[in-house]
Amino acid sequence: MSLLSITIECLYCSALTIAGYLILSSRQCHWEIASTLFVDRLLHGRSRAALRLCCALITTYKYCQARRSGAFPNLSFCAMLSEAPAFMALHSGICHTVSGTRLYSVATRSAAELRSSSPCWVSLKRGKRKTTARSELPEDGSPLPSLQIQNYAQAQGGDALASILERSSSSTDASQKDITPSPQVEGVSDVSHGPSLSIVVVGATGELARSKIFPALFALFHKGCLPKNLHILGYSRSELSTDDLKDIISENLTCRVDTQQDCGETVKQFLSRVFFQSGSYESSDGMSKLNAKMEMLEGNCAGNRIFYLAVPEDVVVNVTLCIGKTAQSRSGWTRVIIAKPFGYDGKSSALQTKGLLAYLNEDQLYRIDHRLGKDLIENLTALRFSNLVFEPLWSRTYIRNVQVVLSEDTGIENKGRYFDKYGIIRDIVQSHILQMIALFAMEPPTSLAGDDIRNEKVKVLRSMRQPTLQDVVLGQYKASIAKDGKSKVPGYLDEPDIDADSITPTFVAAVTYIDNARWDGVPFLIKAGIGLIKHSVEIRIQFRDVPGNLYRERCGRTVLGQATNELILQIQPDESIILKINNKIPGLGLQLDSSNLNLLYRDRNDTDILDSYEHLIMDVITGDNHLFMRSDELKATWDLLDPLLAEMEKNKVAPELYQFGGRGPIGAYYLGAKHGVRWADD
Ligand SMILES: NC(=O)C1=CN([C@@H]2O[C@H](COP(=O)(O)OP(=O)(O)OC[C@H]3O[C@@H](n4cnc5c(N)ncnc54)[C@H](OP(=O)(O)O)[C@@H]3O)[C@@H](O)[C@H]2O)C=CC1
Ligand SMILES: O=C1O[C@H](COP(=O)(O)O)[C@@H](O)[C@H](O)[C@H]1O
Repeated sequence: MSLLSITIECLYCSALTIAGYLILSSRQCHWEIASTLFVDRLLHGRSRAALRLCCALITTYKYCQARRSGAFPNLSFCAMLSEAPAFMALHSGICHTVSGTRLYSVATRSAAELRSSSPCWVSLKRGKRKTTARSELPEDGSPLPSLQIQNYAQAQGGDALASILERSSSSTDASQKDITPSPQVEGVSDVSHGPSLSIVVVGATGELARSKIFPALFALFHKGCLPKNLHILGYSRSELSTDDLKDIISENLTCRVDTQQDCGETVKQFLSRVFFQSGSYESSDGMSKLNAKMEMLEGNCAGNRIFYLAVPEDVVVNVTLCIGKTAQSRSGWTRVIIAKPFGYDGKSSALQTKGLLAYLNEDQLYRIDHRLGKDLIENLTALRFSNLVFEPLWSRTYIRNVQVVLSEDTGIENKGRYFDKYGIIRDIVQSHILQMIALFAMEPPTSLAGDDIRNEKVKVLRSMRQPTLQDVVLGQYKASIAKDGKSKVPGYLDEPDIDADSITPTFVAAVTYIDNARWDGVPFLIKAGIGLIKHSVEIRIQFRDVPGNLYRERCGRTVLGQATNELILQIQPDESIILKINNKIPGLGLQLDSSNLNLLYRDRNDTDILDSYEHLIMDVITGDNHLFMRSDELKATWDLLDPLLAEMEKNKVAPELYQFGGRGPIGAYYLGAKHGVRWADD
């Protein structure tokens, strides 16, 4: 080729690349794709390639035009694509660089948008490698279209695979030596099983990771809920090897899924997918290494990534920065799970949110409160909106009061430092209890889509009345005699890491109202405490008395509220729905008594119910975010609680002391009575 023709080629390519870039950027494709094409063109410049490139760009252009006009090109588009060298399979949202091993996803489209496109195969050929991409779009438009990429390079022999591995490992650090991939489980993704999923547990050495997250991941793995192409990565500052992490994990893995079964083999398979990367939470160095490791594991598959931030609150934003800058997937989605607490007050929470949203989009954020992963919480909406008998009763017309109770029979155990800073209101009320109330009291959402539900929840939170000091009773458990009547139980102030003069409440009872048309005047009672008589989490709905009840003289109980119907949604200890009804005592006479219609989950369903962490991790994988607080919801909760917390701090309100293992401060009963309510959980 003469110098002149090379120059013309270069100019031609530059023009195409710029045009390509402009077009691609309108679809948020990566600049690198365009530049790779340019380099490609230079290295392999032949007029046929130029023709193909041109064809592909025209295809892209037509595609973008069609998108802008709202009409998605169907088969004709696929047909056009298969004519081109198909440097990207745009119909599935995936862009391929033909010469590289990477796969870039723009992943911006929703399944619904693409549903009209029938499954379409695009063959990409270059030299020995041939990749086939197929998009399968769920009929119902659910958020996770599964993309299957079959890499014929693997089928055609080890050379392509080897070169991928070689390339990846040469670009990574020594610590990656503990990755010894074998096509079956480790290392390179098994591309025949769709996009890979990497779940990174940041803070992998911590209590939450060890005792909850890894066991939940194992249970999901054991049940076959996780994609075949799975990698579990631990990340933390501690200098561990992958084997060290595997030891930590296996200490806590139990075969809770089926106690009769020997889980040994599954544990082995699970651990073979585990990797570790150490690094700081403040700089991107470690995160870049982690990113390289994930890229290697993902191979040429689309790679989806979940980062579970199991680290103290004060490093969350920095970690997110590092992820945002260096470790987001470029070929799939990236989602970040943030553990409680979500701030100390409105101000700090707003700062955290601002920091998170600087690097991630709202829909990438999953603020997790594991207690919302209980099946019954999910069932709250099912119960209301799929049974004719409940929804008509769900308002001030028939409901006298609602009680939301979370009571624990344990003390603070080893969480002294955390608990003393946050206390029961921030720990339990701000997220868990307010979310339960919001789900309970919301208007019917327009659909079950996460944002439709979150839109309704936020309205409830904004309609709630801010509680004042007069509406709450604070308590703290004191040193007591244990149930055996002999041994002593330490009081809160005797626990490790607690200041001797701490006034942090371990108990709160409060009353609030939802000032909207549905709930006007209905007291919502909240009770949350530790060191109490029993372990229970429930919502109790007390109905009004039957007007002009013919049996009023014959009800066994006459005390305020005791003869009313009551619906109990019991979340712990056993998930169960109980309806209290009045019925006749068998035999002669017409005396009535209250009986329970009890739907106990474990009796009714013999299938294993997902543990709450398992449930919520699956929600993150499927992109269902309705149980995770959106930023505006979070703000609404702090707007509600900030004045009370500020008042408590300003007045240094001393909590009422109560017996460990008792029913909590007596003040809670007076508070109930003040609002015409008898606590029903005793
Ligand atoms: N434990 C639980 O059941 C629950 C915990 N949470 C929340 O999840 C988060 C993690 O919980 P948990 O695992 O119990 O916490 P840990 O105190 O065990 O911390 C987790 C990891 O973070 C790193 N770390 C600890 N202290 C610091 C620090 N000051 N600065 C930077 N890194 C630190 C450590 O890893 P390394 O030094 O190796 O980097 C540690 O292993 C917390 O925010 C907690 O409130 C929420 C719900 C339940
Ligand atoms: O969210 C929290 O959960 C832990 C433990 O919950 P459990 O469901 O395992 O009992 C609780 O101790 C902690 O205070 C709270 O923040």
